[in-house]
Amino acid sequence: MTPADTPLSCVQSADSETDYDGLSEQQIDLICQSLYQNGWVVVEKLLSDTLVQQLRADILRLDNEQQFRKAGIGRDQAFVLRDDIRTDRICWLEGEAPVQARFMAILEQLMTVVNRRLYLGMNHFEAMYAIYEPGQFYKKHLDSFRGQRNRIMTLVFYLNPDWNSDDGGQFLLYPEVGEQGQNISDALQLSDTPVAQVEPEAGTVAAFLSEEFPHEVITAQATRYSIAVWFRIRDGAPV
Ligand SMILES: O=C(O)CCC(=O)C(=O)O
Ligand SMILES: [Fe+2]
Repeated sequence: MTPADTPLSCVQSADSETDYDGLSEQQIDLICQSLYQNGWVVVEKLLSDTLVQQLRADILRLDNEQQFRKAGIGRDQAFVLRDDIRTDRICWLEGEAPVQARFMAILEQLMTVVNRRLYLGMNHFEAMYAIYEPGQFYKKHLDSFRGQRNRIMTLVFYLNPDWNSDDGGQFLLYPEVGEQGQNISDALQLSDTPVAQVEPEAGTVAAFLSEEFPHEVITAQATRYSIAVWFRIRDGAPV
């Protein structure tokens, strides 16, 4: 897999049907093709306005109910708060609200097809709401370390209607690390020129191979809402 020859060459726009939640064959095709060729894809207007509005209402409700906690890095015992690396707050989706269940059905559909076409062996996903207040960021990082094969593909869905470029909070995707990804600090210092800069506009999704693409969220100047999803291989499952 090689990085895109031209920056943004795999940014796509796929008009979604307004009142049907599922993805069309055409939308799925273009996602699979770009992932296969480049390892990443950005699609605008993937989710319908209605679904985005309902997900946004759900994130606001959960925040109101104080269900969010400060994000850290690492899992379980290795979890640490690192204000120098990320400062957002997060809440995992459990699928308990009807809109979450509908969103998860789309993820299931996407995971199944991407798996079938790209032979990635993914069998499980986790999804997390994130809120970045003005001044908050997530520095350049990889979502999965090489060889661990726990997070295979990352998808980030944005929930911010009329996002302005002055609002900051852009998502930057850096070139694939390839073999150098064996060493994480080398990998993060590699190229400083992003292959994509994405406005976190409602309906847009960015997807990429978790082990391969360093990325970051630059400091937001307005409150920024998103959902990060990881397609995974469950521990112990055959690859
Ligand atoms: O919100 C984004 O644009 C990316 C978030 C991210 O990189 C993460 O949660 O790991
Ligand atoms: Fe990330």
